[in-house]
Amino acid sequence: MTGKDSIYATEQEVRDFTFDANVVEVFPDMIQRSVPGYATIVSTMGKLAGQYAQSNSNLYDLGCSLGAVTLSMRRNIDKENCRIIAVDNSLPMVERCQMHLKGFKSDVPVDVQLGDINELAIDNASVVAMNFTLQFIPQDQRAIVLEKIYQGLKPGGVLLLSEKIKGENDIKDNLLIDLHHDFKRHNGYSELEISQKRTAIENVMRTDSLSAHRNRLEQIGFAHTQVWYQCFNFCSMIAIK
Ligand SMILES: Nc1ncnc2c1ncn2[C@@H]1O[C@H](C[S@+](CC[C@H]([NH3+])C(=O)[O-])CC(=O)[O-])[C@@H](O)[C@H]1O
Ligand SMILES: O=C(O)C(=O)Cc1ccccc1
Repeated sequence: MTGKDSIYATEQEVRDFTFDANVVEVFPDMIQRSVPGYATIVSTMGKLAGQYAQSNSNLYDLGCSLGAVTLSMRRNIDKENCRIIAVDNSLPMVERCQMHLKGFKSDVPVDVQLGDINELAIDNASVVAMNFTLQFIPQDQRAIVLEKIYQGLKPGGVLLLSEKIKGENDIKDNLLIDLHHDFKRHNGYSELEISQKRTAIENVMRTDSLSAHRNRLEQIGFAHTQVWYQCFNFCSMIAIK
């Protein structure tokens, strides 16, 4: 069983956030209480994957954590000979993900792999999902990863990309941050938890603005990018090759 997230409830010397065994233990509660619309985003990514999956192709879930998007995609695939490749570089996440997926039956095969997205080969892909993962990749490596995804996508293939975003200027950014912190407060996080978590993620999770995301995707060659979800500073988009 997973538990309630109280990782930052006590005052501590805050270290950089990592996806270690303690985080894995409380991850479903943490993400549900921290990301507005998480359940809607996961289920809609599954629907979109069902719509864009092509027969005889691969679907990727990059930074799969416990496999929420993999499960959602798998439920919606009705094309023949599809395979899901779910990748994460946290060993405790991958171990728990494998256990979790065994609890559900499906005809669609899933490979859960421990590995770094930077080193992963992507080929014959109809769908690549990154649900709040690109934000953990250093900013100067993001274009390289996205370029590799673009090259690995089949014509008509899609990238499903969810990200925490930065407001377009300081005034707009602070407005979105305040609304998000209110959301966390409403979900039971204390001021101490909110502020210590903010410190923990500030060096490891750098956000880009929506315009930066859009420009980069366009530059790489994606034909269409559409935001289909935004609440505060959390957004999800689809980019079509
Ligand atoms: N370079 C990398 N290579 C592989 N994995 C990575 C890398 N960097 C980070 N990760 C992994 O990306 C995941 C990000 S969480 C994704 C939620 C999930 N998609 C969900 O729909 O529940 C988002 C969040 O917690 O905000 C973690 O499991 C990391 O180990
Ligand atoms: O918790 C936060 O403040 C976030 O921005 C989202 C988040 C969720 C899970 C891990 C890291 C960041």
